[in-house]
Amino acid sequence: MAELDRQVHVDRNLALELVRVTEAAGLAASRWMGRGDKNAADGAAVEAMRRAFDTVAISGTVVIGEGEMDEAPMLYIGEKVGLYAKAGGGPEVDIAVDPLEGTTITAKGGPNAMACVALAQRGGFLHAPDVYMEKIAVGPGLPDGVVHIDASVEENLKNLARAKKCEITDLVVCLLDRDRHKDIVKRARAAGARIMMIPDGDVSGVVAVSQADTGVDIYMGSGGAPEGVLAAAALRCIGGQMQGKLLFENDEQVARAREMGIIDPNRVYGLEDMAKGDVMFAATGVTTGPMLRGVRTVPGGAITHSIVMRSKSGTVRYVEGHHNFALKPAAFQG
Ligand SMILES: O=P(O)(O)OC[C@H]1O[C@](O)(COP(=O)(O)O)[C@@H](O)[C@@H]1O
Repeated sequence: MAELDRQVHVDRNLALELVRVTEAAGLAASRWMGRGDKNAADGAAVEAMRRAFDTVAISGTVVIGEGEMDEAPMLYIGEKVGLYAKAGGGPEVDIAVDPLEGTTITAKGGPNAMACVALAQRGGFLHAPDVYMEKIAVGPGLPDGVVHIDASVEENLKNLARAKKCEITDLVVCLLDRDRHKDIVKRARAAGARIMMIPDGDVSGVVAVSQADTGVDIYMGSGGAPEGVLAAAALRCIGGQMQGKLLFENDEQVARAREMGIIDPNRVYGLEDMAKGDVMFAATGVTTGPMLRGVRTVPGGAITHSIVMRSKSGTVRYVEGHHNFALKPAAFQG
């Protein structure tokens, strides 16, 4: 019993530690908001997140990160992070990061950019290669399999409307505003649905299906596969259904994925295939969106707005951080 209590305590602390990590990245990225330099914004977020991880009481391995070791100096796939990474000890966990989800949005001062992190027990995350993933997601409380990634747009909308006891004209489909989605948009509109296009940031696009006040009923279309895993981790915590299918553009990508353990390139991944076991997800808003407020600068500091959630307990916490730069070490000011 004492051991269980101790573990529960450690886990709770870990959830808040994750917020510290996303806050650091969010604060750093926000300094670059609207400056037209997406690489600088991303670099600042990566560096701050990497530094923040050094003080988190885990022995973590990055499995969704900034790229391969030779292409990313920090938070590369396979990098060991956390207080115990070198010394050993501490909970052994896998980490998925997107220090700045929405680099272009941040550079343009647009809405809905955030810093995100997810954590799972070892082996909990799909090791997704950096390719596109076809995604479909709906919110909680619907019959299992109400939509399917291999079904047509029309069929999915019809089944979803029936399950929600509404008309297709009541449904809102969220997707990334991309030419490759023209067909989905045309067919969904012809079926009667309304479309909400987002410029970037499909992690929050997917998560929107599980948040009643966003008005989004279904997410469709392709985006980054790593972002798919992060979105799956979030949905595992707040509920909802999601499927993903990796989209390979050439044989080289298929071969690379095979090296990462992906044998069947046509496999349909469910939520549990992408993020299984006990999972935690945290994000801090960089610019304001439906889920999170962006970083607000105040005299001598800044205010951050974050979300942290855990699949095991289903608890969702919103955290407002008031940061005093006079007292906070420079490294964490962003
Ligand atoms: O812009 P593309 O090539 O359609 O890629 C879509 C992906 O880019 C994003 O919109 C944002 O990515 P960045 O943070 O790298 O700008 C993701 O949310 C999404 O998965």
